[in-house]
Amino acid sequence: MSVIKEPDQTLHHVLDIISDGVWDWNIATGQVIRNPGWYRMLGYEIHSFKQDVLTWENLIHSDDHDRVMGHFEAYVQGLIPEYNIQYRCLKGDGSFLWIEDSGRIVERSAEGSPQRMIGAHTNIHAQKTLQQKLEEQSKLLRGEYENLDHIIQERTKELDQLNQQLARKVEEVEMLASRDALTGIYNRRMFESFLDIEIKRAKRYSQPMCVILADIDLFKHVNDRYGHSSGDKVLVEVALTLQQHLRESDYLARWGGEEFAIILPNTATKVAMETAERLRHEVESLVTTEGISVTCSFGVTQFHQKDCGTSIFSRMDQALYMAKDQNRNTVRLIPPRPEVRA
Ligand SMILES: Nc1nc2c(ncn2[C@@H]2O[C@H](COP(=O)(O)OP(=O)(O)OP(=O)(O)O)[C@@H](O)[C@H]2O)c(=O)[nH]1
Repeated sequence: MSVIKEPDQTLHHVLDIISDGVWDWNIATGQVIRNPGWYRMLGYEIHSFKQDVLTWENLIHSDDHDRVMGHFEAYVQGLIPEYNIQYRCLKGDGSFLWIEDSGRIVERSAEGSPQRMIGAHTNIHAQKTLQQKLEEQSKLLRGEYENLDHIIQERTKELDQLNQQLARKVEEVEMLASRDALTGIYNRRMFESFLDIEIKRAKRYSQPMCVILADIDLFKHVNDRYGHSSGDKVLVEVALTLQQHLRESDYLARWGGEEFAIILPNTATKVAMETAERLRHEVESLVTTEGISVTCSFGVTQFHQKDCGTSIFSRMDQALYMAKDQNRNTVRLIPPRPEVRA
């Protein structure tokens, strides 16, 4: 460690022209010498303060005071290797100036206790206020970002809910568009599109397929005798009975009025006839909640490789006509004719 003796004249001149503050503390006497730059930097008249440590301590901002003292004492007691700290100092105009204070012990007694310490006060106000401004701005931006994030989350939640509502509406519309309003089973439009799909599938895989047309017998009498709304209930219960006695893979639709059309995919004539007979029996056995009984006539036909929707439907219709013609409540079959053209 270098030991500074009496500074020569050159050093005095240098200290005079340095713009920031330089201090020299003689611990033994308690005297602190500060250069003119120190007074200029803080806006005080040169050498207007008492040359002691208290002068400096009294200028430290109260919020920084304890931190600075702690650091200073730790250095003097040899607990930390360097004295270097930033804090605010009271200026002559009452405002505070950010400075950086660095110092070093330059002289010790024979026992090792500090005798002299020198240091410099550097004006860092501009960079410190800029740094604070940037921190404030980034805090603001972070706040705005969090706010934006919150808004996005809220909007996403709303959008999800709207999407769910929309999906439910689409489902409802699809349901309305594909189902018969009275009975809830498929409507004629859906039957036609299913028939189209199943015809293609039957052709593609050379699978058998049958269709059935069912018509409630003398339904006009039901309406006439019990009224139209009771007739409606009969239609609902007959539709339910038919649905309950079909496979999951079969299609049941209300063809119109008191007529029901059925597609039995991957089904040959024998099983289709048995199915129609079973359905006929189930309808015949049904006693509706209003105590009404009805019967049904059934026309059955099997798909032929050259069939189209019209040709197969026409045979199914003819088969039903035959059933009606033969005293109703019966099942009739028209087998596919090879000469039928698609
Ligand atoms: N309640 C009710 N009746 C309907 C509905 N659609 C059609 N009908 C009635 O069904 C009856 C069908 O009568 P018809 O075509 O003469 O046939 P039917 O009396 O069943 O005689 P067959 O078919 O020859 O056995 C008519 O009275 C229609 O008004 C409906 O949605 N509700």
